[in-house]
Amino acid sequence: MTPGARVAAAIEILNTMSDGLPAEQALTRWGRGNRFAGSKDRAAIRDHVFDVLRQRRTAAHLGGGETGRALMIGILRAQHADINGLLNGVGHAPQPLTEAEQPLSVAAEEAVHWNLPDWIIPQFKASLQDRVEAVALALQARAPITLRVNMAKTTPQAAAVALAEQGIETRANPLADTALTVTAGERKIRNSDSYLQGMVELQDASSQAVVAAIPPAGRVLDYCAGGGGKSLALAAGPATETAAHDIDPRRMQDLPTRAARAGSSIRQIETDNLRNEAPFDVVLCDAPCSGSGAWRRSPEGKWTLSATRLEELTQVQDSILDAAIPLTAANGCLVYATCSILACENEDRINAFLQRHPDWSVGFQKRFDTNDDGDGFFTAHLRRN
Ligand SMILES: C[S@@+](CC[C@H](N)C(=O)[O-])C[C@H]1O[C@@H](n2cnc3c(N)ncnc32)[C@H](O)[C@@H]1O
Repeated sequence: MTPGARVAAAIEILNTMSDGLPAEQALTRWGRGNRFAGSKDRAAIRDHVFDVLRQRRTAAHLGGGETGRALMIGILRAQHADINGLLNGVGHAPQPLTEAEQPLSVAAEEAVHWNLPDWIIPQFKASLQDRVEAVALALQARAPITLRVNMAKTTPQAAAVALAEQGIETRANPLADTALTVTAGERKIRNSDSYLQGMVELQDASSQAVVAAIPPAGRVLDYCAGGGGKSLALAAGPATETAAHDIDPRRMQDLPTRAARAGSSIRQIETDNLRNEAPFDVVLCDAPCSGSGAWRRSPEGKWTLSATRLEELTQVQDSILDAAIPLTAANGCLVYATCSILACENEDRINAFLQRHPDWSVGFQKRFDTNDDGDGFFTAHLRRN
């Protein structure tokens, strides 16, 4: 038998085993039906079958299936064998590989390993450079649960002790002084006294760091407040007076309850009243974005985002920044933030803003990669020259 014919025989035997027939019986049955095969042929065929059985998961993965043919292709791939020489369709050899059976390209292997859609990989590489693998893998893990200590009511040390007494273990988080990462007891948080009495709020550490980077200010507007996570952090941190706005006010419906729990006063402003209330010392624009820095929390976003939607988002981001200009005091600070790790939503937006408005310049600017401590984020502080 040719080497290819031996592979064909192994495929046939593996197929007969798919109904649960033990290997020895399958080999014997094949031998009885193919008496022309010599002892060397039988030994080689047996080796193929047992090689597959020893590494079945690898073979199925590399061969793309559980059929005898897929398993043999997979094991030959694992062994770096000459697959095209063995599966050449000559004589009794198996037919050559189909298009679908061709190995994944290096780029496709990368996309599988990183669990990212093909189209976004160039943007990930350009935005993250040598950190792309670490971030892509971090986006596949569960997100940490992080608390923000309400400095208006307690200290991180006191909060950690109180939480531990309620069965919630935490560790300090290097991204923000206010951040405690929960290491055990996360299910107890929402019913704990610490939470119900407003000592702690749930908030990602990078979000906290974005707010902590804002210098102490008087009147602050959270222009894209959403659920108000950053409004609450502003009120407990750099702001002396906090106002919240969202183009969709329903998103802020829980904010009064959350603010009451925190003991904070946050005024909501409707879009039509913004100009009357301006100027603000700080206008925070936590803009709608791809959410790519937090895809481990909402993993669907990774698969539903399209290049067209991403382009639309960048236009919304530009228009939000432009709309914030007249709301920002002459010597005030316009703070841009996204939970995206893509340069097109971050540095590129800041550069485009500076081109449209040469009388402004950027000061503090920071990127946060998605990691064990926090979500991917970006922030930049803009001021008039
Ligand atoms: C990233 S979310 C804000 C998250 C929030 N800051 C937090 O920390 O929980 C972006 C918000 O921007 C709002 N938004 C979208 N377009 C807007 C616009 N043109 N003006 C103001 N808010 C807008 C959305 O309704 C959404 O709630």
